[in-house]
Amino acid sequence: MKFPGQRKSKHYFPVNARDPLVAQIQHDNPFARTHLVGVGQTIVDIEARVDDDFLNRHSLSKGHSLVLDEDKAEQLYQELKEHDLISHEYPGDTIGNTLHNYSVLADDKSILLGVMSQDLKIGSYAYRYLCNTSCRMDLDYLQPVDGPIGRCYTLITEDGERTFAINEGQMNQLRPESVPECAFENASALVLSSYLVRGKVTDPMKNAALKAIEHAKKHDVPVVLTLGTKYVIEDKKEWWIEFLKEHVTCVAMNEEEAEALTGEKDPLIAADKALDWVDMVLCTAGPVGLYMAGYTDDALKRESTLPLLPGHIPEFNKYEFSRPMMKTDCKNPVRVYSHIAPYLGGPVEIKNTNGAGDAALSALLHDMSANRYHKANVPNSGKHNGKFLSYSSFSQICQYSNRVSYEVLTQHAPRLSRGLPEREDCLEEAYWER
Ligand SMILES: Nc1ncnc2c1ncn2[C@@H]1O[C@H](COP(=O)(O)OP(=O)(O)OP(=O)(O)O)[C@@H](O)[C@H]1O
Ligand SMILES: O=c1[nH]cnc2c1ncn2[C@@H]1O[C@H](CO)[C@@H](O)[C@H]1O
Repeated sequence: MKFPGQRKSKHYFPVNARDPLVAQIQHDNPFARTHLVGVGQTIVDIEARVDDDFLNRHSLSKGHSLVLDEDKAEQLYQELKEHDLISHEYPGDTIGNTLHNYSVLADDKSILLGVMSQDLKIGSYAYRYLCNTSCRMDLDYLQPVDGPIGRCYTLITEDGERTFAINEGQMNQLRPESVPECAFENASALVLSSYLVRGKVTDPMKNAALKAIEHAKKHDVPVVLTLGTKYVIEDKKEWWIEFLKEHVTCVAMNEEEAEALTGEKDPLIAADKALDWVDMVLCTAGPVGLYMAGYTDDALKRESTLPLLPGHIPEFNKYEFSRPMMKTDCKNPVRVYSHIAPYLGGPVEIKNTNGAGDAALSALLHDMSANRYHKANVPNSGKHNGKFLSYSSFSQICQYSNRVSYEVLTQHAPRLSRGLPEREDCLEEAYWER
């Protein structure tokens, strides 16, 4: 496990073989390991630049992710091919992207639960998916299926907006019995997306996701949910609120999804409202940067030394140097919020915003894993004087998440093609310099 803040000494991960005391512990007890587990829909993103007319002709609503009937999907594909509009093909799926990025950042294991074509032809979409996925991602538990994986036509219009049209193939055929309990032992988190429950009633995927939640709860693994697009939420807002209350520790969303869920346009107020249902919130807001919200115990809260920010909650970032805890683990829970503007003000040239939100979430998950890893290996450390959800503070996680999103914005693919520079300047120092 690489530590999230390893790039400079202040947050250098203290589980280090060079320290003789740690080396001795390591000799007696080999390091306990952890990993991230996710339930995904194996999909390849097929990216094309189209005009509004194209979207209208195929009855697609802009910004939405829509599942098409097989014949309609085929028609759309033929038109893209005929006019030579396809520019890139990448492995996709919001969960696949998150697990891949996690494995690249942490240089450590993630487990993908999903489907894979059993008769794999070289050059097929399934083949492309496997070839371009981190070798740290454990694909051994994938359920073989007879047929293709999903394809996600990622249609980019001139205004930069992206619309997803899905040919689902076999992506929703994961069965609950293909979700093994052993994948959850020592896992640092289970990550799911709201897309998993929008298949046909006969699809087994929803029950597979519920099975994963059942295993996660049994093994005390936090459940993290990322909210697809706003349309998936709008359709059944009350259902999602109950789902969050019952199952979810941390919700990740962008400001549109946050509004669909809470009715609040302001991401800070929306994040605050979501804290009525979950313990921790990551809310990305495009060019405005991102927000985090959560709980910490009153006795463990830490004041920020950064400028206090105005907002609908005045000086909302006052305790952003605190570390997140589950509400039930706090004697006197206090709500904590943090915000960060885009790293370096955003890239000079944005190549593609697709996957920027997934990237932010993978950084948060990396920090949560680092905490579990550290706690398992150095349980008496002062870092664990409370039952924290992450290794770093709200403020530090915001910076890290934004830094990782920035990396995705500067490249074409939705997944990180490489890790962050090893010897990067301290984020706090580098943040506003270009
Ligand atoms: N136009 C932009 N300028 C600067 N930074 C941006 C811009 N768009 C996105 N970002 C950065 O990327 C992060 C995530 O972006 P965004 O809110 O667009 O995610 P998203 O809509 O969930 O993306 P996706 O669903 O494609 O993964 C933001 O918090 C911000 O740091
Ligand atoms: O229905 C879906 N299920 C799973 N992933 C999806 C779906 N629609 C779009 N994306 C994925 O979202 C990523 C960007 O966040 C894209 O890479 C795309 O593959």
